[in-house]
Amino acid sequence: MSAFVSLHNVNHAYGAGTALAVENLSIEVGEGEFAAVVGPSGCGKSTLMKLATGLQFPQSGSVTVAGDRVTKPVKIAGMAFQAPTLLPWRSTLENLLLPLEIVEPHRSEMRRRKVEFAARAKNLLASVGLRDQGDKFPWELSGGMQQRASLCRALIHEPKLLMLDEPFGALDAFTREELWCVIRDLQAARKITVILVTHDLREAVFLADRVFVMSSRPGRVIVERKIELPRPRDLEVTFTPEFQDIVHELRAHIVKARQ
Ligand SMILES: Nc1ncnc2c1ncn2[C@@H]1O[C@H](COP(=O)(O)OP(=O)(O)OP(=O)(O)O)[C@@H](O)[C@H]1O
Repeated sequence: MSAFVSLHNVNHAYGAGTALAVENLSIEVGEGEFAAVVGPSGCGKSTLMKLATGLQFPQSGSVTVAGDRVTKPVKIAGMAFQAPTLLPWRSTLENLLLPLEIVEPHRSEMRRRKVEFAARAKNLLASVGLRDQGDKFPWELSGGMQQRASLCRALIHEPKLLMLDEPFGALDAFTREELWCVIRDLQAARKITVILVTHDLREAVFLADRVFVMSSRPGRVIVERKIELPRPRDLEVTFTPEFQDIVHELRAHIVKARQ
């Protein structure tokens, strides 16, 4: 599998003279692969996401996405975070359309293609179980529904790369597991490359093809674990000894990394 996202020997600090957030960080994620990144708190997981999407630039080392060196925000990436960050004065549908109103080339096509874009947004909402919810305001939706809408917003410009930074962290366990299945199905249907940052090792093992474990700050990848559980995976797999063994193995790596 050729590398779609590649960070090579990356060093990054947030300010001159401040301690490195990541040091000698190298990671390669293949096209269509589902990667999960886990590690101790503050180890640089979000920094990795910012570097891969061109929101931060490293002091040294290289970052490439889809064969291009990253020198500006990466347009083929969609992002979703722990907080859904939907604008309360816009309907859910209007929130989904927001990236298209801002980012070129969609921005200049917005007027001409508005009907098509709105249909795309409605299809996306339907695909995550929010059919006919587009006219509601975010505050009329539950936390889980808002997070589904935020996922749709990340996908509205049909990105080739989806970056998820703790997207389910604020949800209860049942809603979170429901959303794992939503993500699993979206990725299978669209074959996009996904990088998921999470503290939840079960989430990482359930969803990912490979899990990367980072060291404590300054972060670098210390373990790469291929997850060979057959797909499609359903939630039953999380109760199998094979699944739980992998979770325990990863937990042991993180305990060691924290020491
Ligand atoms: N904007 C910033 N300015 C200065 N330092 C920062 C900034 N963002 C992150 N850092 C520092 O860089 C290090 C890595 O932060 P980062 O957010 O990438 O870690 P993380 O692994 O995502 O953390 P967590 O698991 O707690 O969410 C941390 O020690 C943090 O304090």
